[in-house]
Amino acid sequence: MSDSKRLRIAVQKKGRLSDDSISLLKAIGIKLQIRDRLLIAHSTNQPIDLLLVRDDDIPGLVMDGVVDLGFIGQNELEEKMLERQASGKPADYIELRRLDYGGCRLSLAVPNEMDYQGIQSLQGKKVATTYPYLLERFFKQENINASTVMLTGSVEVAPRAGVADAICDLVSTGATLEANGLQEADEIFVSRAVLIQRADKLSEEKQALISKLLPRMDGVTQAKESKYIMLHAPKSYLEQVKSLLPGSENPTVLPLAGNDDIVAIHVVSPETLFWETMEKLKALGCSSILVMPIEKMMK
Ligand SMILES: Nc1ncnc2c1ncn2[C@@H]1O[C@H](COP(=O)(O)OP(=O)(O)OP(=O)(O)O)[C@@H](O)[C@H]1O
Ligand SMILES: O=P(O)(O)OC[C@H]1O[C@H](OP(=O)(O)OP(=O)(O)O)[C@H](O)[C@@H]1O
Ligand SMILES: [Mg+2]
Repeated sequence: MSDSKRLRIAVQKKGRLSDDSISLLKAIGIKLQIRDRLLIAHSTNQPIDLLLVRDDDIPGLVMDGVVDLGFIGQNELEEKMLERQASGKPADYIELRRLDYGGCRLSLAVPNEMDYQGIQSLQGKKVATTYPYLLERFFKQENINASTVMLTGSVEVAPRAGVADAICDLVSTGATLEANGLQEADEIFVSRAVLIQRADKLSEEKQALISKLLPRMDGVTQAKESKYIMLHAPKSYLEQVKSLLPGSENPTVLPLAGNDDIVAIHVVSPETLFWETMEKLKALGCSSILVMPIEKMMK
């Protein structure tokens, strides 16, 4: 990391955010060769270096200006911000983009056999968590006098092990809670992955590179959410067909060789076409309905 002219981006080395973050960087045209045991990966076609670290370290690296950008879950970011504010360390950053992955929630959960009657049931109880600052902020807002037990892993087993009465941990499908005989009691923070930038001014070159990469990132996200739809439709039902297709105010309508009654319709839809809509189109006499993914998009 000797060349400070290169943009430094921190990414989780191994975990829930790694693959999506690295795929996004590759999708916006950054060529990377990531080798398993190395902490640093240099891009071969852009002045960019990746720092592959534990996600816990990413907020601090950005807030201390060690890296320029970081991909991080809002849960971890907010927790570290509160922790750093409490100890008087710099805690500023700029949020550049909210991303479409890493969606989860930080929730309180209690053993199935506990008679949970709302948050008051936790009065005077012990709660195990990896996020003590977020949890304590929540308890303060709710006027709950409970103690937090900090655990960096295996939080779900704390009640069974007699370490705590309840837990506060990340939930997505709820399968982990279920497997541990716990029920979700209250949601305290909703999170997804974000891209953040250090708060102090960057060089013009670095800022220009970021300004070039962000629209590409938006293009990738939009393309992921959009579909290219093609179908054959009876000319007489054109209006009804258009009203069924999401985002098709101005579709491309093309004649079909040798058939005056049918046209081909092409449309970029901001959402996928559901089976129900395809069945309605079919019922109107449409055929050859194709729904295709879009790789890149620039409006
Ligand atoms: N079940 C989930 N579904 C979706 N996103 C999740 C889920 N669990 C966690 N996340 C998000 O991914 C982030 C990283 O989760 P992961 O479990 O990989 O972290 P970790 O065990 O702390 O990894 P590290 O070794 O880097 O510290 C979380 O902080 C959260 O933002
Ligand atoms: O509600 P669920 O879909 O079950 O997801 C929740 C689990 O996912 C995360 O852990 P992960 O699986 O990433 O493993 P880790 O505990 O080793 O970080 C999180 O810490 C929960 O334990
Ligand atoms: Mg971590």
